Amino acid sequence: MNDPVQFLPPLRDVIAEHGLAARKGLGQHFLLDLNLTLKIARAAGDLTVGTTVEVGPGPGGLTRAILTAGADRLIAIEKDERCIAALAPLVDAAGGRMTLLNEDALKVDYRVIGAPPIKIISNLPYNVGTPLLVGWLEKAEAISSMTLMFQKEVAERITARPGTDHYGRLSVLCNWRCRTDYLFTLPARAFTPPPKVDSAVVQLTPYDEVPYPGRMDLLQRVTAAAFGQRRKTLRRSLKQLGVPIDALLERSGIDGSLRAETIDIEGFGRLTEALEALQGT
Ligand SMILES: C[S@@+](CC[C@H](N)C(=O)[O-])C[C@H]1O[C@@H](n2cnc3c(N)ncnc32)[C@H](O)[C@@H]1O
Repeated sequence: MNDPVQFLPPLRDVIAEHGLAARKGLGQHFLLDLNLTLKIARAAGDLTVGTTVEVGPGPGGLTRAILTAGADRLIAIEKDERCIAALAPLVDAAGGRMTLLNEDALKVDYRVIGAPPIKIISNLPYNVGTPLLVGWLEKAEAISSMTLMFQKEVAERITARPGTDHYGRLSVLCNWRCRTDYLFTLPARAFTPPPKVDSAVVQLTPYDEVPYPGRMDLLQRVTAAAFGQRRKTLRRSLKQLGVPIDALLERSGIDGSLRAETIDIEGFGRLTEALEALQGT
Protein backbone atom coordinates (compact mmCIF):
# COMPACT_ATOMS: atom_id res chain seq x y z
CA MET A 1 0.00 0.00 0.00
CA ASN A 2 1.12 3.56 -0.71
CA ASP A 3 2.42 4.92 2.62
CA PRO A 4 1.51 8.63 2.82
CA VAL A 5 3.90 9.21 5.69
CA GLN A 6 7.21 8.56 4.02
CA PHE A 7 7.58 11.96 2.31
CA LEU A 8 6.49 14.10 5.28
CA PRO A 9 8.97 16.15 7.34
CA PRO A 10 10.08 14.79 10.76
CA LEU A 11 7.59 15.49 13.56
CA ARG A 12 10.09 17.68 15.44
CA ASP A 13 10.28 19.95 12.36
CA VAL A 14 6.46 20.12 12.19
CA ILE A 15 6.34 21.11 15.87
CA ALA A 16 9.03 23.78 15.40
CA GLU A 17 7.54 25.18 12.19
CA HIS A 18 4.06 25.57 13.70
CA GLY A 19 5.23 26.70 17.15
CA LEU A 20 3.43 23.81 18.85
CA ALA A 21 4.68 24.53 22.37
CA ALA A 22 2.68 22.02 24.44
CA ARG A 23 -0.39 23.44 26.16
CA LYS A 24 -0.96 21.91 29.57
CA GLY A 25 -4.68 22.74 29.56
CA LEU A 26 -5.08 20.54 26.47
CA GLY A 27 -3.12 17.63 27.99
CA GLN A 28 -0.49 17.85 25.27
CA HIS A 29 2.22 15.20 25.65
CA PHE A 30 3.31 14.17 22.18
CA LEU A 31 4.61 10.80 20.97
CA LEU A 32 7.28 11.27 18.32
CA ASP A 33 8.73 7.76 18.03
CA LEU A 34 7.14 6.01 15.05
CA ASN A 35 7.99 2.56 16.47
CA LEU A 36 5.89 3.30 19.55
CA THR A 37 3.01 4.86 17.65
CA LEU A 38 3.00 1.90 15.22
CA LYS A 39 2.85 -0.49 18.18
CA ILE A 40 -0.31 1.30 19.39
CA ALA A 41 -1.92 1.49 15.94
CA ARG A 42 -1.21 -2.20 15.19
CA ALA A 43 -2.66 -3.23 18.56
CA ALA A 44 -6.01 -1.98 17.25
CA GLY A 45 -6.10 -4.78 14.66
CA ASP A 46 -7.39 -4.57 11.09
CA LEU A 47 -8.01 -0.92 10.20
CA THR A 48 -8.88 -1.55 6.56
CA VAL A 49 -12.60 -1.95 7.26
CA GLY A 50 -15.04 0.55 8.79
CA THR A 51 -13.96 3.82 10.38
CA THR A 52 -11.00 4.59 12.61
CA VAL A 53 -11.46 7.57 14.93
CA GLU A 54 -8.49 9.31 16.51
CA VAL A 55 -9.07 11.85 19.29
CA GLY A 56 -6.41 14.53 19.57
CA PRO A 57 -3.96 13.92 16.70
CA GLY A 58 -1.76 16.84 17.86
CA PRO A 59 1.22 17.11 15.47
CA GLY A 60 0.23 13.74 13.96
CA GLY A 61 2.64 11.09 15.27
CA LEU A 62 0.00 8.48 16.07
CA THR A 63 -2.05 9.65 13.07
CA ARG A 64 0.85 8.81 10.74
CA ALA A 65 1.10 5.37 12.32
CA ILE A 66 -2.64 4.74 11.96
CA LEU A 67 -2.37 5.53 8.23
CA THR A 68 0.78 3.44 7.86
CA ALA A 69 -1.01 0.57 9.61
CA GLY A 70 -3.54 0.65 6.79
CA ALA A 71 -6.53 2.70 8.01
CA ASP A 72 -8.78 3.13 5.03
CA ARG A 73 -11.08 5.72 6.59
CA LEU A 74 -9.69 7.86 9.42
CA ILE A 75 -11.54 10.67 11.19
CA ALA A 76 -9.28 12.72 13.46
CA ILE A 77 -10.78 15.17 15.96
CA GLU A 78 -8.55 17.96 17.28
CA LYS A 79 -9.49 20.98 19.39
CA ASP A 80 -6.25 22.95 19.00
CA GLU A 81 -6.31 25.08 15.82
CA ARG A 82 -2.51 25.22 15.71
CA CYS A 83 -2.50 21.45 15.16
CA ILE A 84 -5.12 21.72 12.41
CA ALA A 85 -2.69 23.86 10.37
CA ALA A 86 0.22 21.54 11.17
CA LEU A 87 -1.75 18.48 10.04
CA ALA A 88 -2.76 19.89 6.62
CA PRO A 89 0.14 18.22 4.71
CA LEU A 90 -0.74 14.86 6.29
CA VAL A 91 -4.39 15.23 5.26
CA ASP A 92 -3.18 15.97 1.70
CA ALA A 93 -0.78 13.03 1.71
CA ALA A 94 -3.51 10.69 2.95
CA GLY A 95 -5.31 11.27 -0.34
CA GLY A 96 -8.93 11.01 0.83
CA ARG A 97 -8.34 8.42 3.56
CA MET A 98 -8.37 11.04 6.33
CA THR A 99 -10.85 13.70 7.49
CA LEU A 100 -9.78 16.23 10.12
CA LEU A 101 -12.41 17.82 12.37
CA ASN A 102 -11.56 20.94 14.39
CA GLU A 103 -13.92 20.10 17.27
CA ASP A 104 -14.16 19.30 20.94
CA ALA A 105 -14.18 15.49 21.10
CA LEU A 106 -16.58 15.64 24.07
CA LYS A 107 -19.26 17.12 21.81
CA VAL A 108 -19.02 14.68 18.88
CA ASP A 109 -21.78 12.11 18.28
CA TYR A 110 -19.84 8.86 17.83
CA ARG A 111 -22.98 6.92 16.84
CA VAL A 112 -23.15 8.65 13.46
CA ILE A 113 -19.50 9.47 12.85
CA GLY A 114 -18.84 6.91 10.10
CA ALA A 115 -19.44 3.45 8.73
CA PRO A 116 -19.07 0.63 11.27
CA PRO A 117 -17.10 -1.03 12.68
CA ILE A 118 -15.84 2.03 14.58
CA LYS A 119 -12.39 1.67 16.17
CA ILE A 120 -11.23 4.47 18.43
CA ILE A 121 -7.49 4.96 18.90
CA SER A 122 -6.09 7.77 21.02
CA ASN A 123 -3.24 9.02 23.12
CA LEU A 124 -5.87 10.74 25.22
CA PRO A 125 -5.61 14.23 26.69
CA TYR A 126 -5.53 13.29 30.38
CA ASN A 127 -7.84 16.10 31.51
CA VAL A 128 -10.79 14.76 29.48
CA GLY A 129 -9.81 11.09 29.10
CA THR A 130 -12.20 9.66 31.71
CA PRO A 131 -15.29 11.71 30.65
CA LEU A 132 -14.63 10.71 27.03
CA LEU A 133 -14.36 7.04 28.00
CA VAL A 134 -17.58 7.09 30.06
CA GLY A 135 -19.35 8.76 27.11
CA TRP A 136 -18.11 5.98 24.80
CA LEU A 137 -19.27 3.31 27.25
CA GLU A 138 -22.76 4.83 27.14
CA LYS A 139 -22.78 4.45 23.33
CA ALA A 140 -20.71 1.29 23.17
CA GLU A 141 -23.13 -0.47 20.82
CA ALA A 142 -21.73 1.79 18.09
CA ILE A 143 -18.06 1.01 18.85
CA SER A 144 -16.12 -2.14 18.07
CA SER A 145 -12.92 -1.36 20.00
CA MET A 146 -11.08 1.36 21.88
CA THR A 147 -7.28 1.34 22.06
CA LEU A 148 -6.41 4.12 24.45
CA MET A 149 -3.45 5.65 26.26
CA PHE A 150 -4.10 6.80 29.83
CA GLN A 151 -2.04 7.64 32.88
CA LYS A 152 -0.84 4.25 34.18
CA GLU A 153 -2.89 4.53 37.35
CA VAL A 154 -6.11 5.13 35.34
CA ALA A 155 -5.24 2.20 33.05
CA GLU A 156 -4.88 0.01 36.16
CA ARG A 157 -8.29 1.14 37.40
CA ILE A 158 -9.92 0.42 34.03
CA THR A 159 -8.62 -3.16 33.99
CA ALA A 160 -8.78 -3.93 37.74
CA ARG A 161 -10.52 -7.07 38.98
CA PRO A 162 -12.68 -7.21 42.16
CA GLY A 163 -10.85 -7.26 45.47
CA THR A 164 -7.69 -5.66 44.07
CA ASP A 165 -6.28 -2.26 45.06
CA HIS A 166 -7.31 -0.41 41.91
CA TYR A 167 -10.84 -1.81 41.69
CA GLY A 168 -13.40 1.00 41.76
CA ARG A 169 -16.24 2.70 39.95
CA LEU A 170 -14.42 2.98 36.62
CA SER A 171 -13.47 -0.74 36.74
CA VAL A 172 -17.12 -1.74 37.18
CA LEU A 173 -18.44 0.54 34.41
CA CYS A 174 -15.76 -0.58 31.93
CA ASN A 175 -15.89 -4.30 32.70
CA TRP A 176 -19.69 -4.42 32.78
CA ARG A 177 -19.79 -3.19 29.17
CA CYS A 178 -16.45 -4.35 27.70
CA ARG A 179 -13.70 -6.86 27.83
CA THR A 180 -10.69 -4.89 29.08
CA ASP A 181 -7.02 -5.65 28.46
CA TYR A 182 -3.92 -3.87 29.80
CA LEU A 183 -1.60 -3.91 26.79
CA PHE A 184 1.65 -2.20 27.78
CA THR A 185 3.26 0.54 29.87
CA LEU A 186 5.12 3.54 28.45
CA PRO A 187 7.61 5.50 30.57
CA ALA A 188 7.06 9.24 30.96
CA ARG A 189 10.26 9.90 28.99
CA ALA A 190 8.61 8.51 25.83
CA PHE A 191 6.59 11.73 25.57
CA THR A 192 7.46 15.30 24.58
CA PRO A 193 7.20 17.01 27.02
CA PRO A 194 7.27 14.15 29.56
CA PRO A 195 4.28 14.02 31.95
CA LYS A 196 4.82 13.52 35.70
CA VAL A 197 3.77 9.85 35.63
CA ASP A 198 4.07 6.80 33.38
CA SER A 199 1.34 5.93 30.90
CA ALA A 200 -0.23 2.72 29.64
CA VAL A 201 -2.26 1.52 26.68
CA VAL A 202 -5.47 -0.36 27.36
CA GLN A 203 -7.93 -1.94 25.00
CA LEU A 204 -11.67 -2.08 25.59
CA THR A 205 -13.79 -4.35 23.41
CA PRO A 206 -17.54 -3.82 23.90
CA TYR A 207 -19.58 -7.01 24.21
CA ASP A 208 -22.19 -7.54 21.48
CA GLU A 209 -24.51 -8.64 24.26
CA VAL A 210 -23.71 -7.41 27.77
CA PRO A 211 -23.21 -10.61 29.82
CA TYR A 212 -24.33 -8.96 33.08
CA PRO A 213 -27.74 -7.80 34.29
CA GLY A 214 -28.73 -4.16 34.72
CA ARG A 215 -28.84 -0.84 32.92
CA MET A 216 -25.85 1.46 32.39
CA ASP A 217 -27.52 4.64 33.71
CA LEU A 218 -28.57 2.91 36.93
CA LEU A 219 -25.19 1.19 37.22
CA GLN A 220 -23.64 4.66 37.24
CA ARG A 221 -25.87 5.63 40.19
CA VAL A 222 -25.22 2.43 42.13
CA THR A 223 -21.44 2.61 41.67
CA ALA A 224 -21.33 6.34 42.51
CA ALA A 225 -23.11 5.60 45.82
CA ALA A 226 -21.12 2.44 46.60
CA PHE A 227 -17.62 3.77 45.81
CA GLY A 228 -18.34 7.36 46.87
CA GLN A 229 -18.16 6.03 50.43
CA ARG A 230 -15.98 3.00 49.82
CA ARG A 231 -14.92 2.57 53.47
CA LYS A 232 -18.56 2.14 54.50
CA THR A 233 -20.54 -1.07 54.25
CA LEU A 234 -22.97 -1.33 51.34
CA ARG A 235 -25.89 -1.25 53.78
CA ARG A 236 -24.82 2.28 54.73
CA SER A 237 -23.48 3.62 51.41
CA LEU A 238 -26.44 2.45 49.29
CA LYS A 239 -29.05 4.08 51.54
CA GLN A 240 -28.69 7.25 49.50
CA LEU A 241 -30.24 5.51 46.47
CA GLY A 242 -33.62 6.28 48.04
CA VAL A 243 -35.15 2.80 47.96
CA PRO A 244 -35.67 0.50 51.00
CA ILE A 245 -32.19 -0.86 51.73
CA ASP A 246 -33.33 -4.27 53.06
CA ALA A 247 -35.39 -4.93 49.94
CA LEU A 248 -32.51 -3.82 47.69
CA LEU A 249 -30.05 -6.17 49.38
CA GLU A 250 -32.48 -9.06 49.55
CA ARG A 251 -33.56 -8.81 45.89
CA SER A 252 -29.95 -8.63 44.69
CA GLY A 253 -28.68 -11.32 47.05
CA ILE A 254 -25.88 -9.02 48.24
CA ASP A 255 -24.53 -9.13 51.81
CA GLY A 256 -24.93 -5.57 53.13
CA SER A 257 -22.01 -5.94 55.54
CA LEU A 258 -19.58 -6.09 52.60
CA ARG A 259 -17.78 -3.12 51.07
CA ALA A 260 -18.00 -2.06 47.42
CA GLU A 261 -14.49 -3.25 46.51
CA THR A 262 -15.39 -6.90 47.14
CA ILE A 263 -18.48 -6.98 44.89
CA ASP A 264 -17.95 -8.38 41.39
CA ILE A 265 -19.50 -7.03 38.16
CA GLU A 266 -22.33 -9.57 38.30
CA GLY A 267 -23.16 -8.41 41.86
CA PHE A 268 -23.28 -4.77 40.79
CA GLY A 269 -25.50 -5.80 37.87
CA ARG A 270 -27.91 -7.48 40.29
CA LEU A 271 -27.98 -4.41 42.56
CA THR A 272 -28.79 -2.31 39.50
CA GLU A 273 -31.63 -4.63 38.49
CA ALA A 274 -33.02 -4.56 42.02
CA LEU A 275 -32.87 -0.74 42.07
CA GLU A 276 -34.78 -0.61 38.79
CA ALA A 277 -37.49 -2.93 40.12
CA LEU A 278 -37.83 -1.08 43.43
CA GLN A 279 -38.00 2.41 42.00
CA GLY A 280 -40.34 1.23 39.26
CA THR A 281 -38.65 2.94 36.27
C1 LIG B 1 -1.72 13.58 24.68
S1 LIG B 1 -1.88 14.63 23.27
C2 LIG B 1 -1.72 13.44 21.97
C3 LIG B 1 -1.21 14.04 20.69
C4 LIG B 1 -0.83 13.03 19.59
N1 LIG B 1 -1.93 12.13 19.30
C5 LIG B 1 0.38 12.22 19.99
O1 LIG B 1 0.18 11.05 20.39
O2 LIG B 1 1.48 12.75 19.94
C6 LIG B 1 -3.63 14.99 23.31
C7 LIG B 1 -4.18 15.76 22.12
O3 LIG B 1 -5.60 15.95 22.33
C8 LIG B 1 -5.96 17.29 21.99
N2 LIG B 1 -7.16 17.63 22.76
C9 LIG B 1 -7.24 18.04 24.06
N3 LIG B 1 -8.52 18.19 24.43
C10 LIG B 1 -9.28 17.87 23.35
C11 LIG B 1 -10.68 17.83 23.11
N4 LIG B 1 -11.58 18.14 24.07
N5 LIG B 1 -11.12 17.47 21.88
C12 LIG B 1 -10.23 17.14 20.89
N6 LIG B 1 -8.89 17.16 21.07
C13 LIG B 1 -8.42 17.51 22.28
C14 LIG B 1 -4.75 18.11 22.34
O4 LIG B 1 -4.72 19.34 21.65
C15 LIG B 1 -3.61 17.15 21.91
O5 LIG B 1 -3.29 17.33 20.57
